[in-house]
Amino acid sequence: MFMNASVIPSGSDHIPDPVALPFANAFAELPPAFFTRLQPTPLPQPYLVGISADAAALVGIDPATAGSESFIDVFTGNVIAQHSKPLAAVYSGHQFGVWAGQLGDGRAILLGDLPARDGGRMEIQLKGAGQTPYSRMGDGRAVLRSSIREFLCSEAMAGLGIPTTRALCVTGSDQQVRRETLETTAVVTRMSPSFIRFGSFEHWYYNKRHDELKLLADNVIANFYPELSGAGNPYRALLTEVTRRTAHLMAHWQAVGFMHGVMNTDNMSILGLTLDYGPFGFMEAFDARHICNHTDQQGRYSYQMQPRIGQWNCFALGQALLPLIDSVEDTEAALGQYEAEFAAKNDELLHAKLGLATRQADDDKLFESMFAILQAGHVDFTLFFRRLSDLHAGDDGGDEPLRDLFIERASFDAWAGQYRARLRQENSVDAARKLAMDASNPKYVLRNYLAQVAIDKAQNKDFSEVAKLQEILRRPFDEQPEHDKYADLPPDWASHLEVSCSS
Ligand SMILES: Nc1ncnc2c1ncn2[C@@H]1O[C@H](COP(=O)(O)OP(=O)(O)OP(=O)(O)O)[C@@H](O)[C@H]1O
Ligand SMILES: [Mg+2]
Repeated sequence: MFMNASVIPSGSDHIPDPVALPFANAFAELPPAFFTRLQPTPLPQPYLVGISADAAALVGIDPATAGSESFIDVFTGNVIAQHSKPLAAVYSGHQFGVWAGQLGDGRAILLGDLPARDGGRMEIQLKGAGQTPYSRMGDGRAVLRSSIREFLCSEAMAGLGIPTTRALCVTGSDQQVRRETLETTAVVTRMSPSFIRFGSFEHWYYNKRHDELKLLADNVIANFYPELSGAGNPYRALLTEVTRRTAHLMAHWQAVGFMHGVMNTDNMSILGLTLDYGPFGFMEAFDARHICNHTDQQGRYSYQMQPRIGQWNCFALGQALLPLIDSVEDTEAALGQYEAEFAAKNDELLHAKLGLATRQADDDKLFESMFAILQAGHVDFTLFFRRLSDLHAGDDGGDEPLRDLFIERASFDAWAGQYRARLRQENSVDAARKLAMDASNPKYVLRNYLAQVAIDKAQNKDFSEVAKLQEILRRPFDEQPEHDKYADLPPDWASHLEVSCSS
């Protein structure tokens, strides 16, 4: 099934054989204490499960080379590219609110970074590429199930316009590992300008190694926030910017009903990207207390908690940066803007979701009463917002499919009345407002059951559903009428699906 390792003509648009890719490694400019150089453990007889042409384009890789033996070898870690010197990084973190001590890349291996289309660089990291000194009790592997979920959701989030790490491809193997049951293994080839986490900073802070802490902060500022290097206190500026990005990321998650599931500080990106797709989920029947991670019995990472936990995590980062910022007041000031930044972004996104271009005094009340009827009726989050754009402002037309989502019609009618009255203050034309709203409210999200169907097929070596979902989810705001059923309510069997940390 493999094509010959194809050599695409070199030039600005094409990169030759993956073995010759111009890997460098900005992270490895840090001293050896930050990482361990090592080789990935080869994945036995790997096969390509999925590839993202969009992600490939970010680093100028021609997806036509994707089926080649050379591509699979390099991007599963079975062959080390000429210029790549792989490594695993150390980090620590707070897990479920408790200091967990040293963690680190226990199954992720960084191949290096490549020049990116946007003029920056993209790190290429293999998740599930074998044991490292940071594996603790783990086997260093990832299973096909969780790897497909990470692959699909990374690319789906990019389609939604939400900051995220990317996934170039996922490769599988018949090799088995034990989780709750025996499962086959896989590697997700991830891409991000950096995989540095809040926990990377906490690591040096809690080990009282402030020299290393400073080196890490300087590396991050130089490589990813060069505009902050001239600030009076660049570390305070860094905390300010990361806090702002994190607050905005939380608002984006809330706006599409995305639940991360494991918001430990070791899963918080220093670039404000969504990082580590484990037991995530998209809100279906609305319940603000919904917990997507079956392992999270206390609901620390429930939907309604995410903005507060994002803030808690920024405080953990602030604590770690305190020796560099060298002022409690400055640290508090940097962190202090979290709530206002979250509120402003949340407000902006909610207005867009409801097709409101202006701000009115009672808008918060309208949002509150909307979430109250969604909660009371456990209404499907994605369908509600998508259908909302059909409502006419002037009469009671266009609300049938939307109204059908509610068992309690009277409460919907009461709210729809308020919403229509509010729309009439806008002077917007129904058709134009619908277009704008449909660009904010996705028709398609990665519902758990959709991922599960693709996984079940892939476990039988049929990867067509992975490709199909990926194709639909890269354009989640487009109607795509031929795929209407992918926007439907989940089937009854899906109510039994549970997603845990096991991956
Ligand atoms: N199968 C495994 N083998 C070795 N280490 C593991 C394994 N699963 C998880 N770990 C390690 O446990 C810690 C917490 O795991 P967590 O699930 O947050 O991360 P992850 O999903 O492995 O990776 P990432 O955060 O890079 O996406 C990390 O140090 C991780 O490397
Ligand atoms: Mg993690």
